[in-house]
Amino acid sequence: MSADILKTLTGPVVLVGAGKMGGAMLEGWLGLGLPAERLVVLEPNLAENLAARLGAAGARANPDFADIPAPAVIVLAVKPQVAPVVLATIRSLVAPGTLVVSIMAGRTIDFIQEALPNGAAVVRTIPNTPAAIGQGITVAVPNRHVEAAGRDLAHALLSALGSVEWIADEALMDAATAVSGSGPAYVFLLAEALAAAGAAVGLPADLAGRLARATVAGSGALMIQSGTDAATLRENVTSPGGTTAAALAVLMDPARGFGPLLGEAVAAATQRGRELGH
Ligand SMILES: NC(=O)C1=CN([C@@H]2O[C@H](COP(=O)(O)OP(=O)(O)OC[C@H]3O[C@@H](n4cnc5c(N)ncnc54)[C@H](O)[C@@H]3O)[C@@H](O)[C@H]2O)C=CC1
Ligand SMILES: O=C(O)[C@@H]1CCC=N1
Repeated sequence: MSADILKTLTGPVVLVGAGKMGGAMLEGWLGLGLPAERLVVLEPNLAENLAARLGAAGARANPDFADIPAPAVIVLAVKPQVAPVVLATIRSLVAPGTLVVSIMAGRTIDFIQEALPNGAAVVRTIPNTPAAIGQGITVAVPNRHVEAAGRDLAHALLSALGSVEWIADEALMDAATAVSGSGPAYVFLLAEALAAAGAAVGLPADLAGRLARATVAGSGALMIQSGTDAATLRENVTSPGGTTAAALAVLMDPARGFGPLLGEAVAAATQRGRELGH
């Protein structure tokens, strides 16, 4: 699907919330060729450097609503907890034909569309933080008012963050959030825990930190570049009776290894996503 659609928009792209994820989207869109004059950012705590960057590019930050023409898209990148207030505020901006894209964890399509004019086209998504370097993955689900053109537009905007997976069943969103939305935190925790474990067996802490960081980063890059499945890559490291096998006997313990522990963690995240939806 082509990003050219971003260069031919008739209305603005309004980004509501330019924090970690919203900021990453902005950079990605400008990189994909979205004309900056099509960009409107609504952000009460706009960082000085971002304000300067937007100003230099020709984008508008926090204009009066009366000065915003009918948006092609409104992207909601605020915390789920402020959704009720934010939706009430931006409701008047939603014109016929405006597509609303949400990246809020947990907030359901029903919740969002109830706060918007009847018939609003809504795409609910969940990205992840590797989006900041264009290597994220976003899961997206449309409501029944989203037509092919709206889906193409959402796809082009989300492609700035990395790859996009469309699903038809919104019930899968909380589980997807628990796997790919929150998942980078699990991987970073792995790097932290590996560094601490290295220090515990006698490595200087700074060296252990560098070894752990490079190991997690290199393994991720190998997985992407080789295209080989994770189980085969793991087996490639594991000599029979060797050091890795000794570690994996602990990590793959069916009762207290990674599998059951991560299972519990992902179930907890899925449940929290459900709670955030209400
Ligand atoms: N950080 C992550 O890994 C992921 C976050 N998300 C979702 O992305 C959304 C944003 O998360 P982050 O970027 O991490 O949070 P953040 O706190 O960095 O950004 C939220 C931004 O919203 C702004 N904001 C607050 N009230 C506002 C209002 N009334 N109007 C406009 N802007 C307002 C805040 O000033 C802040 O800059 C959340 O809903 C979260 O569930 C989804 C996937 C991954
Ligand atoms: O922790 C959260 O709620 C958000 C959603 C996925 C990643 N961060």
